[in-house]
Amino acid sequence: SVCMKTASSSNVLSVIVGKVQTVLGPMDPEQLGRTMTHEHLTMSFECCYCPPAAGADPEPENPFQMQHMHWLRQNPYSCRENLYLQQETGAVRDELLAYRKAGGGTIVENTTTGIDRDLPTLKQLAKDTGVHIIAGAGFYVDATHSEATRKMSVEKLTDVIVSEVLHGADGTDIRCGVIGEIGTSWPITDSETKVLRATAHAQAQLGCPVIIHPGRSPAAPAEILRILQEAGGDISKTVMSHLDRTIFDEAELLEFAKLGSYLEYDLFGTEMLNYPFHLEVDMPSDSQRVKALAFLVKEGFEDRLVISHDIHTKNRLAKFGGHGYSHILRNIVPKMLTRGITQQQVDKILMDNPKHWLTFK
Ligand SMILES: CC(=O)NCCS(=O)(=O)O
Repeated sequence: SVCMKTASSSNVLSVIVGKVQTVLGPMDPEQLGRTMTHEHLTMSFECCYCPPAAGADPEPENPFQMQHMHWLRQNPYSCRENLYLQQETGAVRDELLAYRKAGGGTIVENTTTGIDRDLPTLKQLAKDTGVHIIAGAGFYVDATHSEATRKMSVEKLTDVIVSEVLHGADGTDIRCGVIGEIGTSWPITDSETKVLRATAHAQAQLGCPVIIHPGRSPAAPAEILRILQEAGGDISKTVMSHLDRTIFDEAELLEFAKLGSYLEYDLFGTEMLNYPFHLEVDMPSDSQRVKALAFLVKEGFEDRLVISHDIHTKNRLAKFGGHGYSHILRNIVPKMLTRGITQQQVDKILMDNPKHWLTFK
């Protein structure tokens, strides 16, 4: 039966080489269109609940009201009800239809094991809306690893990830088209190191895209790439997420960019004075994100940039007064064009780079 699985695995793999893999099956990369490389459509972020600061107003209850909007924007992780994106599939469906109308084609859905991936819902959303959805394989940060995950060897973890891509995940036949977001903390834990090595081994077998959630230190992204590279991963097919809250110094950013991964600015739409996961970090504004993109374009990295919103809480949905999945297409692209980024470069960032990253080698 091992032989049969190996034979069927190589058949499946031969079908996806040169293609992208959506929740509805393999697809010609030319069909992707404008792509958000880091979003969530259904997930729970309960793992990252932060109690409100002493003396703060109490958490709002759902249904949220207009008067709660500012509180939620400033304290999104201090309201449990705000962390259950999986309760809002109807609103997400409406948003995906609006995303298509705004010119969007594809969404890479980064929910992995640990934050309640729901592949049947993703498949239904893709069918209902016509948006291409690519699902993520693998594991989120250590705090969400189960005892069973922690006990797995690198080989076992590799098998699990490979199977999620080739055969389907969570007991379904719905296949993931990317590994990640693979979660890491800072410092990187032992269990996360094993998952990173397994990610690299799986990528070496599959020729597939990888996307990483780094811990909150400017040193984290390079350390992650070192682990992946040592284990045989393909850095040129790897996205480093959340750079907007991770590397601020321009010289450090250039040093990191030279390592050759894709560089992702993916918190567009996030406004927050005090970032509770790392109070030393000043969360940038969208204007500062655009400035960072313009800087990297000027420095010659336009082929390596990808962008997204990483929606993972309810308050960021249009239903709750948030910016929604179309914010980049409707508001950020026009701003980019006024800040020295050409239409051709915008098209690279939104279409060509995601296409090259997502295509199986
Ligand atoms: C879902 C997820 O991991 N989002 C990233 C949030 S963070 O504050 O940038 O780490």
